Amino acid sequence: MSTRVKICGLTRPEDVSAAVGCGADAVGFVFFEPSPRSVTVDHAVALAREVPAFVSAVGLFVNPQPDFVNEVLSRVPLDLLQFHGDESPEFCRSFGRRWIKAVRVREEGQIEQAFSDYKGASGLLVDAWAPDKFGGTGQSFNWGLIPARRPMPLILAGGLSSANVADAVTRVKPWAVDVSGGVERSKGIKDIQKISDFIKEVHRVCKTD
Ligand SMILES: O=C(O)c1ccccc1NCC(=O)[C@H](O)[C@H](O)COP(=O)(O)O
Repeated sequence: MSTRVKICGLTRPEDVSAAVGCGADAVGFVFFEPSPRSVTVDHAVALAREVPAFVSAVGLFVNPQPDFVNEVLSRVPLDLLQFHGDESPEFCRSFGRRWIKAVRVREEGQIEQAFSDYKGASGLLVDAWAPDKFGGTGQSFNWGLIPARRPMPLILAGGLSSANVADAVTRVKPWAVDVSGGVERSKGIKDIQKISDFIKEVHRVCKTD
């Protein structure tokens, strides 16, 4: 098994290059103003220039206006949209692009329900629930709530770091892992050593699997 790695919440071109250089399969840009990791469209255009062929650029949105998503899509070469709010399946599909839906996991049955509701998604990202945040909480959740049967790729997020990602990959066997806070020095500022350690851990545990 080879688990993919997405590094999310990048705000600096040098962090994008570092993530790519360390072997990230995908990088994420947050288009959600209240987030400390938020980037403007101009900013994202510059970040996307650091993304080479065969690495995916993912745009993350939280309950956006359709016009805003379309504006981003017209300027930033994104490979995937990631919806982190309460977007309906119809809304997620409406841009004619590949998309991922994030679910903030709180209770049993929620992930199974999301698999059924969000048919056509390129993946379901499961993240921690928090009362006051849509994501990027730095918190993990009860992985026991993740079902073994998955009709689409499952992306595990929430509180991952080089210290727990090997355990996460071994126990959950996700298609991909997604990390933000666990590879940061401060909000939005990534730490190259932490990115490198994180990706090495994923590759190490996948080799021994
Ligand atoms: O990063 C944010 O600030 C953010 C704000 C609103 C919605 C989603 C957000 N981030 C999503 C991610 O970066 C990841 O998908 C995921 O939540 C992992 O974050 P972390 O627990 O910090 O590793």
